[in-house]
Amino acid sequence: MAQKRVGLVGWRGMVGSVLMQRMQDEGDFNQIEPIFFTTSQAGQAAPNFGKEAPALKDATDIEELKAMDIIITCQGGDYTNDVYPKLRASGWNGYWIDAASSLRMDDEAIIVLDPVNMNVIKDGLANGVKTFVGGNCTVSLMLMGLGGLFQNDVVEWMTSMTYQAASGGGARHMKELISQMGIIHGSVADDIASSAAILDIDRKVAETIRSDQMPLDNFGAPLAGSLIPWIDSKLDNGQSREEWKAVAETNKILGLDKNPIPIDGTCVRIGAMRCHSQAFTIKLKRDVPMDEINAMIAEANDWVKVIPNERDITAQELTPAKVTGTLSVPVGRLRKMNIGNEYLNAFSVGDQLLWGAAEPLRRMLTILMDN
Ligand SMILES: NC(=O)C1=CN([C@@H]2O[C@H](COP(=O)(O)OP(=O)(O)OC[C@H]3O[C@@H](n4cnc5c(N)ncnc54)[C@H](OP(=O)(O)O)[C@@H]3O)[C@@H](O)[C@H]2O)C=CC1
Ligand SMILES: N[C@@H](CC(=O)OP(=O)(O)O)C(=O)O
Repeated sequence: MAQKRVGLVGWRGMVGSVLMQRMQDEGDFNQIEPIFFTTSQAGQAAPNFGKEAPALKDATDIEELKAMDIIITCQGGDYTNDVYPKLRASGWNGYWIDAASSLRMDDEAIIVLDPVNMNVIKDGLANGVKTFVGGNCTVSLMLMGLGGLFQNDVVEWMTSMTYQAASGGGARHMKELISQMGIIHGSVADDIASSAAILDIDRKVAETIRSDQMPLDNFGAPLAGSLIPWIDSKLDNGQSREEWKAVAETNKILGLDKNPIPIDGTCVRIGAMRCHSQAFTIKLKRDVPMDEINAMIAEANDWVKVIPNERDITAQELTPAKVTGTLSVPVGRLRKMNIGNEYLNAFSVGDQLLWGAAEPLRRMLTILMDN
């Protein structure tokens, strides 16, 4: 049988590069006929991820895109908004798999996170759904960590306070964070070497952070040595869009749109590279014993890992430093809060470029291969 023609758009961007790496690692290119598209380099040689492919095609050429059975794009929302309606209007009925948020809340689209919502995906496929979108990174990582609590229907409401990495803004943001760190260190390197008084060092650091030496083009404010308690645009109710996604996308992924679970919180950018962390307050529907909670969380999927609520193992295992570049989603700091036995505290960490972006898309492609 002929292999499916899969159009790859956005493959050289940050999310796309992680996706290509994962597809190579898992041998996915053996299952498909890859055709690479570009918005800026049409005609140049295609990359070779272990499989020959024709020269790069123009990612805005509807006729070329129409020849694909499946298109997977990590190019971004502007591209999706421009090309997707034209492509569907042209009569194309192939599968569209997208990393961008543009189509997530459309009725015709399913947000994919198969370890959590395989039933929703399977129902959608059976009903002819052709558009599949990866979820917001904090939402996907939260559900990979706490999915067992939702599966067991013990969550009444939840708040999530996030600690989001620079990579959520893109490659330039990651570079800016590192530059800021370097400038701060450079401003006091000699003082540290000469064992200067700490308050003198601290004063110089604060002056540097506030100075115009700091590159701010991408974040608009210092991140190194600081934080930014706002991500994405403002909504009328005072939430940031990132905060709104938690309730909107979680309930859509779980298929709970008619009876949504209330979720809210504050999304904060911190100086981690590519792992998003989150602190949760979870109001349980009943006083579930801790051993049952641990089991619900641990048994939900192959990637979640319960970390005992002990200081040393938490500092080793429940950190961006440990988790970055892996598919592991540790969940720890699990304890009943002293405000009541129905209030659960939890903390999770996950790589926002893997389960937060590329991996759900890659897995959706493999589901289509097996379909
Ligand atoms: N960053 C994130 O954490 C997440 C992002 N997303 C979605 O994915 C989209 C893409 O994000 P991201 O991967 O960060 O975007 P990037 O900016 O890294 O890449 C987007 C595109 O920029 C073009 N480009 C121009 N110059 C370069 C260069 N020097 N190196 C690589 N690519 C270049 C490429 O397109 P071309 O080859 O056509 O020139 C590339 O596909 C986002 O807009 C968002 O919708 C989703 C989840 C998380
Ligand atoms: N907004 C996320 C990254 C992202 O791209 O999210 P979304 O896929 O929902 O646009 C962050 O900044 O950390």
